[in-house]
Amino acid sequence: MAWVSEASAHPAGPPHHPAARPAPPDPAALGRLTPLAALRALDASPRGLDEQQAQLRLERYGENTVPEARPPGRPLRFARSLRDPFSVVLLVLGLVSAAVAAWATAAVITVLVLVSSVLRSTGEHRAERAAAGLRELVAATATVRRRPAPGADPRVREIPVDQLVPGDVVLLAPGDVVPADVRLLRATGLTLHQPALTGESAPVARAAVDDPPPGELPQQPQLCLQGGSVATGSGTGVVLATGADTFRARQSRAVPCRPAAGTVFHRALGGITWTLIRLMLCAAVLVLAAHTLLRGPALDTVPLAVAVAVALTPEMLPVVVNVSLARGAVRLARERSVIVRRLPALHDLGAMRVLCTDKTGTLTRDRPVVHRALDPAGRPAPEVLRWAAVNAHWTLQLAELPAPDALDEALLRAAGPGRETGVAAVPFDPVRRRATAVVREPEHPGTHTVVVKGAVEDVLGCCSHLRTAAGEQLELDDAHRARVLARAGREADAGLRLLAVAIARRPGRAPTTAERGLTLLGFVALRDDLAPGAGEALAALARHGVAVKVLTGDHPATAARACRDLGLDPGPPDAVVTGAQTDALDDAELAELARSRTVFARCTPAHKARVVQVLRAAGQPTGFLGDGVNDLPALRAADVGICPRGAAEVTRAGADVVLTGKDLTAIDRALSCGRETTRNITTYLRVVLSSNLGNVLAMLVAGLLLPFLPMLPLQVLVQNLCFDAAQLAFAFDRAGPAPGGGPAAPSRPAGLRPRAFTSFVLRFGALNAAADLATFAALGWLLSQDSAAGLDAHAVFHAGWFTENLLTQALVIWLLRPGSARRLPLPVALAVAGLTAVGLLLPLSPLAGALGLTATLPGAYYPLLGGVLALYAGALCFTRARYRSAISIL
Ligand SMILES: Nc1ncnc2c1ncn2[C@@H]1O[C@H](COP(=O)(O)OP(=O)(O)OP(=O)(O)O)[C@@H](O)[C@H]1O
Repeated sequence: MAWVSEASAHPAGPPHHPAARPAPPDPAALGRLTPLAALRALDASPRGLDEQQAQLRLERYGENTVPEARPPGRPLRFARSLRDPFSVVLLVLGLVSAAVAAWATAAVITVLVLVSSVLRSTGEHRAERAAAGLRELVAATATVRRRPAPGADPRVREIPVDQLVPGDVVLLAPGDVVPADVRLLRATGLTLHQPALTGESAPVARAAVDDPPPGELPQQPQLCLQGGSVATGSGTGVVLATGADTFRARQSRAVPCRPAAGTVFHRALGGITWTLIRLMLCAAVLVLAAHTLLRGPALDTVPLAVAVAVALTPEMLPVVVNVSLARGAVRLARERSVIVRRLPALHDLGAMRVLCTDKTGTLTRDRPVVHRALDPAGRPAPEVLRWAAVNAHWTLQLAELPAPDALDEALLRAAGPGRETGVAAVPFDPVRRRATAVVREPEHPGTHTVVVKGAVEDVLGCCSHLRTAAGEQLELDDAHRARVLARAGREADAGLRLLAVAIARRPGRAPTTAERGLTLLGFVALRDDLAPGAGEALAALARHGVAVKVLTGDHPATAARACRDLGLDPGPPDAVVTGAQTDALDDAELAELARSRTVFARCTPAHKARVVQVLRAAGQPTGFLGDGVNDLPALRAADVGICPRGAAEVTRAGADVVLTGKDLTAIDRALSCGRETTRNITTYLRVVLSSNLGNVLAMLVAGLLLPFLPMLPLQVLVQNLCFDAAQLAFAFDRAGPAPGGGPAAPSRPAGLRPRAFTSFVLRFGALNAAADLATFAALGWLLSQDSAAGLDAHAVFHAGWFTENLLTQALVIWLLRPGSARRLPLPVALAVAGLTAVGLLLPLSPLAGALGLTATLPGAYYPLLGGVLALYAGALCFTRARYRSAISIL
């Protein structure tokens, strides 16, 4: 009985209504059937479904949407933001205040937590929507075989992945993400990466076996499960299950991705968060201890200690981080054709110190053109090209690859397939670095011919003889080998890509793909132009302090020549490191070598990933830029994985950043945007922390000198609320050109660095405390004058300090942000004006009484305050000028 049939595809209710959705096919049971039985059960055919059938099934089973974890709704997001370390600490402080009946303090803390959580969850929701929108721009497709009408011939075409239905026949090729759960009908040399399904990082072999062994579904060799990706080879299979019915959806496993806590961004943010939490708890204990020592234990110091701790908390940090990253990503997509698929990658991009890149398809166009064909002695030999084309044609046909790779395409353009008939093939893969076809030649009945083409060293390793131009067959001794390699080196020195071609005629009916005892025929040399903008992009990266390393599977001399042509110095010929050389080194030795060398050639995917890993482990934030399937492991190993437009689908799916523009210079612009975003976040942190630390220091000193609380807890918290609102402006800040016409974004890698922060915050915090203490002195002097008689000294002191605090905060926002202090962007100008207005007017407003402030400050206070502020502004400008470089790279 067919498990899927169009007769039953018209249930009584509306076809797409969930209640009418029939029981989905069970991939576990279907997958164990033979190919024929599976096709029959699915009412499908190897010729593919017709379009009408496919449409009915789409209505019946719904879209094949990738079952990623549904984004949480607003209430859940809100609840999660309460779990943020800052919110937890604030809530605990609120409880402490409530326990000592400091209700006003507890209420303000609750408002603070609620406001920051609402802002954070809304910001996250928007950021998630922006990121989802960006991901859709790089949506994936699948290659299917379908018939336009029931009797028509099948056609192979690309369809959006979400349109795939059970029974569809899909073609899989290197670089494809497996789009649904598929039962193989045929496969050639097929291996899959499926770490999310089995946890194994090495590719696993797949074949269209009739009688599968028992075992878990991900281990079954005849199944390609959704979420895997094709490493090598090709296959054709029938879709067993789509969307929510796939194995992965049933298991609710997430897509493989870098663990969030492991990225540069999360490490830095985590470090800063915990440093700050320690700092605020210490400050609270210090205030409590100082006041208890001076005045004996008193419950009313608890709210003050709590308020001090709250004041030190940058509770808007998650809000500023989310909004800055989301805005940066949207701007990059709109203005620069760069899609950021994982928002924190924007920070990691700005922090990147080393960019590893592959060569072919990234620095070069990967549109090779056959330049010439040579025999082993370097004489023209058109026959070599013909055999290379035979190999390309039959590997393509027999392995059922949906499209030839660029080298095969170039060979097929340059020479026709010939009169041979193919019988078996092993397609190219980047570890073996060769492709093999077995053909029958009409003029040699009773034999079959093995034709191998690939990287020179690898093909030579399979050869025992070479053929001269005169058709002579010579044994390949060491001297010949050395001469052949030297000839290949000379061709590669000219920047040409090389394929060696070898054949062997074997008697007997049964074909074998064994690559031994071959005869080397010669080489095909291909020219591959440099990618547009690649030279400029590399120069810009160097200017911005990013070291570039080229990791390629190609010949060392071809790679070195391409680098020279791009203006990147590869060093002397022996400075190019080969993958095989890296095998002999331990991680520390390789890290040392990787630091000083620029080009790594003849790298397998695993070699590329290892170089990236050791650089990261040595403390260098490392990016990887690559376009091919062989780049995927390195892309995943890097802090930030980048791919150019035209990259293989699986590479796009695994990349954090996709360059959709036509040239590579977009990477430099993305880098600048990443640095600018990081700078906004760090500006927020340093402004908040330096002024808050200054306030706390001043409060400690004043607490020791004054017989009353220098500022009431409620006043501290209200001030904090005003600061928070103003500091949100940093999420919307754009620095613009630096004074003197410098670049808007930092010219060196910019990251969140806890150490640099500490020194900055201490320096500017001390300045802020000095301004506060000068204000205390002024207030103390004014209150000691006769004219101040009758004034409420406490309220005057509190109001004077309240005003000064908000005004110094406005000054810090104005003067400590990077970029010109003369031209403020609107959000920053509004924040500065708002703080100034609240600082001057709140003590005069009806709210003043409720906050314990007074409207009647001595008239002489304002000129004195003006003097303090002028001195403070001067000191800020002076210190900022001295530490300009520290400011720009923080
Ligand atoms: N289709 C193919 N058939 C046979 N040999 C190939 C084929 N494609 C590439 N090769 C050989 O294998 C070598 C390595 O190829 P691989 O795809 O790993 O790297 P690449 O494309 O040269 O460089 P990059 O790593 O920069 O993308 C090539 O230099 C070439 O000699």
